[in-house]
Amino acid sequence: MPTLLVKNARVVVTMDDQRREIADGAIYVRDGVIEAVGTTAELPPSADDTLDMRDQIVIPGLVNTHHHMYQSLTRVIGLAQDAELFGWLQSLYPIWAGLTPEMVRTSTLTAMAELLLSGCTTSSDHLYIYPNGVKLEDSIEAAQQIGMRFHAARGSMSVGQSQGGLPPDRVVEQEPAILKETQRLIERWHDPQRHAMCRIVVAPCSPFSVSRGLMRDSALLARQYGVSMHTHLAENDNDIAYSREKFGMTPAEYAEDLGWVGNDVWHAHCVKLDEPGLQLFARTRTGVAHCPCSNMRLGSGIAPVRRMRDLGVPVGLGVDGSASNDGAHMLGEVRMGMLLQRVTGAAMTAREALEIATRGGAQVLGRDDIGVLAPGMSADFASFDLNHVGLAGGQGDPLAALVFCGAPQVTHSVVNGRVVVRDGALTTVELPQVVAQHNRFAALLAAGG
Ligand SMILES: Nc1nc2[nH]c(O)nc2c(=O)[nH]1
Repeated sequence: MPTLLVKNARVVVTMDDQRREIADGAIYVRDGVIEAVGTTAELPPSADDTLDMRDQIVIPGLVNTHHHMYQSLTRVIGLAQDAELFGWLQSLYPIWAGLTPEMVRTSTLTAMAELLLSGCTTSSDHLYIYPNGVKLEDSIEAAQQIGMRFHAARGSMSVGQSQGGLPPDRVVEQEPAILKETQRLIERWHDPQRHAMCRIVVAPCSPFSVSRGLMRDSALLARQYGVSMHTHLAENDNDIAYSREKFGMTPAEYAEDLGWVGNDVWHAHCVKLDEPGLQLFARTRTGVAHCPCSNMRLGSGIAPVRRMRDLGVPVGLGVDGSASNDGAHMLGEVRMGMLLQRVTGAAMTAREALEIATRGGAQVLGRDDIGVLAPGMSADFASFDLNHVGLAGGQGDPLAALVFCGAPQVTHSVVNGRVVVRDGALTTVELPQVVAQHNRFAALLAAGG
C-alpha cells in the first residue's frame, strides 16, 4: 500500500470541523486515503514518496460543481461575446452541432488540466449535447487519463424549436433513447463507494430544452439507482419568463412539482430564485452550484448566496462552461464568489468563500469523503507557492492572501493520493500537445466542422 508524506508546509488549511489551520503542517497518506494530519514533527518522518512543501500553503482540493467542458472549444466566439443567455445559446448551438468524440475527449483534457492547475481535484461536467456519435465515455476516459475525480453528468435536450424549445431540432434527442443510454451509463460507470473516482449524474439540461415528462422520468431513474440529479434553474429573467409562460409556475414551483428537490439534487445558477424558492431549497436541502463569473459574463445577475447560506441551502461553486466564463481558474472563481457578494452589500469572508468551494461542493455533490483534510478522507489537496509575486506582501495571512490577491497556479495537486501536478507540471498528460490539438479542433469547429 503506497504511502505519501507532505511535510514542512507553511500552513495546512484543513477545513475540518474545527477549521484548523496548522503551521508547519504535514499530511500522511496511505493507499489514497489520509491517515494523519498534524505538524511535521508529529507525523512519520518518511514515506514511499515525499513532497517538501516549504513556503507553500496546502488546501483541500477544490470541488467544481458545474462545468460544460466541451465549451472550452468555443471561447470568445464573436456573436456570443456580448449576448445574454438565450441569444448566447442560440448562436452557439449550431457550432456545438459539429462536435465529435475526439473533440469532446481533447476539450475535457484541456478543461481538466486548467482545473487541476488551479487547485481543483474533483469536477462535475454537464455534457448535454450528443452529435456525431459523441458519448459520455469520451469525457469519462479523459478524466481517467488525466487523473481527476469526476462526476459525469449525462445531460440531455429533447424539446427543439418546433416544439417551443430553444435549441434547433437537429441537436435534440428522443426521450426513450436518452433514458436508455443514461441507465446504461449508470450500470457501467457509477461507483457509489467512498473514494469513488467516477460517479454518474442524471442531468436533463434546462426548462427550455427538456419536457416535463423527461424531467419526471429522469428523477425516477436517478432515484431507482440512488444517483444524483442536476440541471439549470432560474438563471436569468428570460428563464423565469419562460417558466411562467410555459408552465404557469416559478422555477422553484416547477422543480418541486417534478420531484426535483432533495439532498440528491443540485441546480446550477439559481440567480433568480425567489424567497419561497430559497425557503423550499433550505427545507429540502436542495443544492445550488453558484457560478459567479458566468453570471457576470452573461449579465444574468447576482445569486443570493448570502441568503442561501444563512438559510442553510447547500451551496457549491462552479466555473461553468468556458464559453460563458471564459476561464476555468477555480481559485480565481473563489475570489469572484467572495467579491460578487460584496457588491450587493452582503458579507463574505475569504474563509467562507473557500469553504463554499471545498466543504460546500462536497455536500452539493453528495460526498462525505472530500473537501476536508482529516483522517479517513480522500487524499485530495493542492499547494501554492507563497513566494509567488502576486502574493508578495500578503504573508501575514496566507489563506486570505490566496483568495484576495488573484490566484497563482498550483505547485502540486494530489488526487486520491496520486501526484497529478508536481512542481507545477502535469504528470499524466503532455499539456502542450493537448493544447495544440485543442486549438486545431476549435478552429475546425468554428469553421463549421
Ligand atoms: N450558463 C449556461 N446556461 C445554460 N442553460 C442551458 O440550457 N445551457 C446552458 C449553458 O451551456 N450554460
